[in-house]
Amino acid sequence: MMRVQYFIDTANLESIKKISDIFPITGVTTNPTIIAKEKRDFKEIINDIFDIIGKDKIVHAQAVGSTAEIIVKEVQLLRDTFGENFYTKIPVTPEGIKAMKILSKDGHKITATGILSPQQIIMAAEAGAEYMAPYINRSDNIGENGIEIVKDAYKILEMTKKTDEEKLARYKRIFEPKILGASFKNVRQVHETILAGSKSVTVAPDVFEKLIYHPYTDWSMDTFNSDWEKVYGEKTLLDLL
Ligand SMILES: O=C[C@H](O)COP(=O)(O)O
Repeated sequence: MMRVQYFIDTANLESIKKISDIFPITGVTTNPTIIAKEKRDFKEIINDIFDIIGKDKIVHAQAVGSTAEIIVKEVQLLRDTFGENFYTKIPVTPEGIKAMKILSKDGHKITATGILSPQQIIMAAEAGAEYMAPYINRSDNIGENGIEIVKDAYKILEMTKKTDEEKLARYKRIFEPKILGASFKNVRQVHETILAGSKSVTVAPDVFEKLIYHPYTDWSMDTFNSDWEKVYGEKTLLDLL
């Protein structure tokens, strides 16, 4: 049965603590802008994130080299530094795709990023990326349709699924390619992205907290609490059983 993977899209440690304490998250994603906001040592930021969420969870950060050669070296260094649960985000530029192709042959864990079209998703998946991150809100903002990118790419990914043998031969590891919906400004975008076939989403803290918010839920709980208190006062079930 499919499970949705929720990532937190921030490098702010307070936000990561708050969200990961409450929600069942798979990991944290960052990008160069998100990291630069913290104005701290890069290595410390990533280690601090792992300390909060646990080394069994996933952290993503982006390669910043502009050639495939430098990106490949960055990814090798990142894996040596942060271990198996670190995924490098690589942009879907020609140099980025070239780097993905080289790195996936060595079993590296890659997330393709900067995605604004279905073909970028398919190409990155063929090059061996495990996660492909389309920017839903950035697409909507220029009058296109982020959800349609996910729908089209998901259809093609389903049609071109590879066997475990094919994956091992090409990428040296077995994984399911996943569309990682990113760049959300509201809950509807997140929901429609998942409905369109995205098995994972990365959501900034402000939108993350709203995923389960409903004013009528709060009103219902307030009513239950006040009705209960009229008869049982401050007692909880711990006092009554
Ligand atoms: O790394 C990708 C981010 O999810 C982009 O999000 P943003 O459009 O809210 O900056």
